[in-house]
Amino acid sequence: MGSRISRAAIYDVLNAWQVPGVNATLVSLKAVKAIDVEEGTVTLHLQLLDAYQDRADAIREALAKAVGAIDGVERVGVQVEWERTPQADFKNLLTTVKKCFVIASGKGGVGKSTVSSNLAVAMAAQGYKVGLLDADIHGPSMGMMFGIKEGPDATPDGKIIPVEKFGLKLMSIAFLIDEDRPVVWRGPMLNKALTQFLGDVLWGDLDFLFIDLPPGTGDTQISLIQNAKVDGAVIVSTPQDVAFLDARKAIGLFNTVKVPIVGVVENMSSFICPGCRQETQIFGHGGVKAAAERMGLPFLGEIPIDLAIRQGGDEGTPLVAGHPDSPQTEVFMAMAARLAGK
Ligand SMILES: Nc1ncnc2c1ncn2[C@@H]1O[C@H](COP(=O)(O)OP(=O)(O)OP(=O)(O)O)[C@@H](O)[C@H]1O
Repeated sequence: MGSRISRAAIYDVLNAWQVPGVNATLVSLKAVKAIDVEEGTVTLHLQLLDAYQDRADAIREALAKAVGAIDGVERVGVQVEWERTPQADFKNLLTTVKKCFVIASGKGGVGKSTVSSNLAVAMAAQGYKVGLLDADIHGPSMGMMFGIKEGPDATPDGKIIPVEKFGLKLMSIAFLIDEDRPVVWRGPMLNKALTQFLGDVLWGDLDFLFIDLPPGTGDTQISLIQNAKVDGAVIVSTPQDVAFLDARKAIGLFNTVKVPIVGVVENMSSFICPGCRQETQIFGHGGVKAAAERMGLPFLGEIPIDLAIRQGGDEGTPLVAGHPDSPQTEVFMAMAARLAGK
């Protein structure tokens, strides 16, 4: 006989419930495979990436409580199937890359791509062989920031040759996307496409590969981090409290997947007037540094809001390449030197 328990109510709970330490719900992670309702017993069948295994008990307990509070529910079972991220071919291809760093942020628009591009140019200017991959599927911006108008060449066997500019090797997920027919990628399909894409790029010998991640802390980010065998993460945040709260989620994610945080950057830390060069602290200033120090994380530096940085990004020449004498270039050069020394 049918049960009185409302499936819609269960779904509502799952839709609202945030996975601990991650800015995502089970539904947005596509983790709910089935819901069985029999008399007063609800059994949830979940599929999760093994990166969440350390939270298995917390997830089970919290779900039992939340779903158990629904009318008519007497018992809650939670069955989890752990999914491994495929790491096959990619591992071998990255043997030509000495160190791989991801640049991450808790939310969009904090200047992650701006920091990635200038840091990568600064690193190359110091004589290292550097690659930069724009994996920000939500807003790939490398084409604009580096003034790249044409896609990369491919070898006859389908491998992709990175575009070279300002002494860097560049590749963007945007090169895969047909602008007129944007692909709506979801969960596992997206992860598979990204992994395959990553594995198909011929980077050659690199000292450093930077990956500009999509903002946030969902399973796309986890899958990329695991597949790329990342050596460290750079976290970008603006000084606003809310932005740093989001950044803390990203930091939590890297702790979970055991990737060390090699640097925290405060972007847009103050405004420098292009006319008089006077500095104004629009979003407050120094909060990210203090928080990083409290958390024992290396602080890499502060970048002010600077017109030349924005213009460089829009015009296709990152500040470090176009204004080698700017004080902000010095900041990026110092950050690069610190990262290289790690
Ligand atoms: N320090 C800065 N001074 C002036 N403009 C900046 C600075 N940092 C970023 N910007 C500008 O802010 C906008 C957003 O920056 P950017 O694209 O780097 O952010 P993002 O975090 O990568 O965003 P998303 O990941 O959502 O695409 C860009 O127009 C960029 O030029």
